[in-house]
Amino acid sequence: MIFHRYHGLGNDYLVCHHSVAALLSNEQIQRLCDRHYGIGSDGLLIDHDDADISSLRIINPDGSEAEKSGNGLRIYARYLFDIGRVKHEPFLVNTPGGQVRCEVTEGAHQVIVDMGQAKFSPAALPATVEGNEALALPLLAGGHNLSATLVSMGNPHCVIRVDKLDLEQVKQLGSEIETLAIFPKRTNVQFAQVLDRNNITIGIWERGAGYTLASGSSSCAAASAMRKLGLVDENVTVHMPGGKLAISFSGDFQVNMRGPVQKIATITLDNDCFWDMTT
Ligand SMILES: N[C@H](CCC[C@H](N)C(=O)O)C(=O)O
Repeated sequence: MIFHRYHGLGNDYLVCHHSVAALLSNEQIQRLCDRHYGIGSDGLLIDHDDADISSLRIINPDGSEAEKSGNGLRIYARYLFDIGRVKHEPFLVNTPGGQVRCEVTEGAHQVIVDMGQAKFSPAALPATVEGNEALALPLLAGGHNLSATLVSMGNPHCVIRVDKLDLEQVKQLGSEIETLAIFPKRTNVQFAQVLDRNNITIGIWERGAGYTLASGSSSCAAASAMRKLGLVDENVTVHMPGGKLAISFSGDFQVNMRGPVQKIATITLDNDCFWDMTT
């Protein structure tokens, strides 16, 4: 079985064709993502190329399925370019969280994705919170009183604004916030510090993946939350431990994301990887 390994700012994914994924149980996909017993990855991207418009499925390392992934979409766009299915023209990709428009720019190391509209209705995440918006939702986690802005990019996000980003706090509180009862499908979590009207820095705890070095949908969600709060302009650079993404807004919170993708390797998996597994 062939897997293609890419990363976007250190948020790494394995990519495979759906005919390969069909041979794997959910437990075997989790094993693939394990950094000691498998290849290691922040998730598996499954290429469904049967229709005119390519479709992408995103499986988190815990086996859960995500509606959308920003770095995953940039990686998938570059994968489609590498296998010759697209060139430099813009093209559409279907995801469970909606259809997006991708473009692999010259040199293939920068990919642009129109990530769709940021939605602030708690029901869109979903979150069991009253009202049409939750822009300063009081949350208690780890004994800390936090203020959250809920955003859907197709996948759910809980953005916590902080005066000073502390990545240790992200790692300590992320899991508790991810699994709060108000998030029936759990949530991605970002702690965001506004640096100025065109720059923010975030720490990320991903649903189903934990602490990651970068996240495209998290960048879109955090920038959208800060814009909704009136704290940033229409062009925002989102700084993360793994690097930075360029986010821009148009219309009613239509979000565009531009950032790098690198190919790491093409890997032939040995079936012995699953030898000790019962499934
Ligand atoms: N763990 C996320 C999916 C991947 C998000 C992140 N890797 C990105 O680049 O957007 C979720 O369950 O919604």
